[in-house]
Amino acid sequence: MQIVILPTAEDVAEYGTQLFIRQLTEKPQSVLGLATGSTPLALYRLLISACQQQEVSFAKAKTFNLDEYLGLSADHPQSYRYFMQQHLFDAIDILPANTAVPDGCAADPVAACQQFEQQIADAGGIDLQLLGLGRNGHIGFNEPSSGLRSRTRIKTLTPATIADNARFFAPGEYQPHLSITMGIGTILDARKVLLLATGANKAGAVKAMIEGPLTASCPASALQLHQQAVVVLDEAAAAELADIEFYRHIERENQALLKRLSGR
Ligand SMILES: N[C@@H]1[C@@H](O)[C@H](O)[C@@H](COP(=O)(O)O)O[C@@H]1O
Repeated sequence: MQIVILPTAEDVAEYGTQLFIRQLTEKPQSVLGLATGSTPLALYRLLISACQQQEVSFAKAKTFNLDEYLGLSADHPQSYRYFMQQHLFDAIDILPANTAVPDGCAADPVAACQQFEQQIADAGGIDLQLLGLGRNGHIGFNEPSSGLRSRTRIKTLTPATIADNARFFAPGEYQPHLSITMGIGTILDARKVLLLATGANKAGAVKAMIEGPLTASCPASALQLHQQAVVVLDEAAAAELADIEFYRHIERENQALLKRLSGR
């Protein structure tokens, strides 16, 4: 796990944006795994402006989103499909047919989960998967106790996650308690994983993910098994890490090595 600690949330978004731009420059037909929530919003804004300035193109890319609320249709303002259209897809040059978000209104949601896995496989697998982090350590909607090798399936949300996401729903509005989410195994199959976490309210989950044991109680700790996982944190999210100075030291060494290798 590469741990990058940066001063602010803006720096985190900028760092993530550069990784996406590099990925798409090296492989324009990349398969990208995308996330919702407030954390990736700044990154999406930067990608939109990079696309508008023709620094990057999504014309050949394909995307797969992590998750969707079960029972919300694509045109529901709280659905993750709606979120993605509003905050990214409608403003970049991606082909609508190349964007996949699990179908929250599928007639047969169990079959839809299997089809989603098949679609990812048919696309050649995910090259770069973006993740946020729930306060309880969830990734996608893989709540604590999720199987560490799970695949795309229906998951029940914890009361804590429902409460955290209630801010997006109007008072009294129906808020789903079920979701369709890529599994932890699906996420671990991505060739590269980029997890962003910002703000003091993520510090406990960040500590459990990086320094806690590998455990289904903290689904994000499964990233300890990944060969190319990059975790990018702002100072507030990194604040509870016991070995923070060591992680800063490794990253300085990484950067120095990269400079030497590139002959700069
Ligand atoms: N399913 C999403 C996750 O993919 C996201 O990472 C998490 C954190 O959201 P935020 O970035 O708003 O803190 O929220 C939701 O539960």
